[in-house]
Amino acid sequence: MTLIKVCGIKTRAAYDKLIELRADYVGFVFAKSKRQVTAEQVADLVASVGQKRPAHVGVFVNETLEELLRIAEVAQLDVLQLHGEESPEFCRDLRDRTGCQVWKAWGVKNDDRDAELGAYTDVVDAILLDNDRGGTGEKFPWGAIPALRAYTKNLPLFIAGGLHPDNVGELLASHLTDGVDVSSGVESEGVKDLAKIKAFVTKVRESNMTKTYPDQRGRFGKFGGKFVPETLMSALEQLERDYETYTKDPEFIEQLRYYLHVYSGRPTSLYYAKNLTEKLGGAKVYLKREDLNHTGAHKINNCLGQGLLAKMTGKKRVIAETGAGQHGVATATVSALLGLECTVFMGEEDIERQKLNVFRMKLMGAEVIPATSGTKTLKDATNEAIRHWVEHVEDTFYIIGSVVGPHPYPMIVRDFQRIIGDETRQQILELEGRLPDTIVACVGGGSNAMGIFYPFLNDESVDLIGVEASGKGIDTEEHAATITLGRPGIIHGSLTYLLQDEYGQVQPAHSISAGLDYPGIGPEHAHLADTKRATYVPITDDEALESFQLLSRIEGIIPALESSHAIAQVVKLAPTLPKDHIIVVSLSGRGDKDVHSVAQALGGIEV
Ligand SMILES: O=C(O)c1ccccc1NCC(=O)[C@H](O)[C@H](O)COP(=O)(O)O
Repeated sequence: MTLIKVCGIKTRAAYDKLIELRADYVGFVFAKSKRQVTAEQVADLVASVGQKRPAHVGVFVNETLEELLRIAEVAQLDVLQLHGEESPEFCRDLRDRTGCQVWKAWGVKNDDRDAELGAYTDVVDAILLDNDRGGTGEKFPWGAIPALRAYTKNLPLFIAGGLHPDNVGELLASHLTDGVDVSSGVESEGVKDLAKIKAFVTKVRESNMTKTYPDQRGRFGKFGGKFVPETLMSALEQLERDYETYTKDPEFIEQLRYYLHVYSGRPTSLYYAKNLTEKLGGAKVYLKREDLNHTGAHKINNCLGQGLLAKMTGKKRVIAETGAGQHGVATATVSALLGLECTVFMGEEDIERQKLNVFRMKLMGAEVIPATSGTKTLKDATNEAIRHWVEHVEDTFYIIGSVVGPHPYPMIVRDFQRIIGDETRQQILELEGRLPDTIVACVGGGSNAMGIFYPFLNDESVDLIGVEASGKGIDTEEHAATITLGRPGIIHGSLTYLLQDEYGQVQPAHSISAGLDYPGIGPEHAHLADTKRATYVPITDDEALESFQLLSRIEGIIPALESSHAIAQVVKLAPTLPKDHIIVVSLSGRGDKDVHSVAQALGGIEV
């Protein structure tokens, strides 16, 4: 979610508008300017404001340390934004001497001098890129942003300078930014215009899209919702409130960003698969390398988010379900990292198929409880986890691993996974100067697919293709082709497409990939299929196995069996398309965990 700062506030009416719109930051200019205010004026302006106010940012140019300290105190500042020639040493000293965050505003030069920005990364809390000097109403060349990001490393990046309600959408669609800052663009004749402020905030929120779906009942069209026992209702409502609060909390945002970057290794690369492209002889194929994440799959993105939420809401214990073991491993990893007790439910059949992952979970201190009912796979592990949660809801946080389950889980998991699509968007624009024509991702519950699709939902030129596991074939009983062959029904607290027999009993799903054999699918995918915004196609075990070997041989990348389904679809599709067509495939995970099953399936190749 993009943070919003509105700067140059001088009146209580404008300040109150920002409270009403739940802006994240309000800026007061203490530097010489037509918007200049004194500390005492700000103290008066914010008098008798309640707790729920935007954070106060003071804007300064080459101010003395003593005066900064005084103004920060009187005006109740949370952030000091420095637009002058303040040195890194000065910033460090200021940060040490106040309880405030320090942001360095950087007038983009678009030449070698921008490298000097690198010296600030360890001594400030955010970087704000602006035109030459602040408050001018002039843009800097946005094309410079990706290169500047290399200097700002994992620091939050705000974009300012010449933004207004009609161009902020374009910025957010083409560049990864953590926050936007506006002043001139929401003024009329030099005075803050409340209607323009509202239009700006609305535009940013629309561009983030997060609130488009689900609706207030947690529905994506007719799908989704909350079909759970009464005992869980209040826990889900509390989770929804906590999610809203903490995902706006700068401390939460900063910690998540830190762990995603420094611990997990984000951003993951967008790799042009030249050998695969040449072999297929058609469209240009890029791989979004989620396999390069710590723990080897995209699952960690969501676990870091939910794990931090558990920690910040004071829960000491987490539980999770797992199929292929990737989500279990990611949950065990995050639990070890954050000092949480961890229990993972896993089908007995999957425990057998994924011994290596079971060992990894136990090594990191997690307890693994076998699910022995039904087909002893992911569906049954999820049943066990929900049953357990009903009994321990007071002290236990349930980290669901996919965009499934009752509201708000499909929304939460999607939002924590959208980083895949956000990065892809920025990377492809940098590499190709345009959006891809097609995005392909495998779908079990659908979290990597939802993560990469979501930021492109409004780009009608981008085809979205979800790949389901059709196991031994859709004309057999052994498949997991939920959208192709399922009917609406309720599973794990949510209304979605579901494999079921004529009596409405859930049908067992089959796939060679333990991560895809789920008889349901995330409700947002069901909605995307119904509205035809995305298409869903089946790929068999044999086709996935072929692609597993193909990518290993020709690119030196061993894909997870799940991701091999997406590759198999590209193998079919790319040769039919022209060479200037761009396909991005979500390579959701690495295949080391699968080599044992693949060797068995191929008739005992020695590994
Ligand atoms: O607003 C001023 O007059 C000002 C003067 C000196 C330093 C900074 C100043 N403003 C900072 C801001 O208002 C924002 O950080 C940003 O620059 C807004 O830019 P714009 O939307 O182009 O006015």
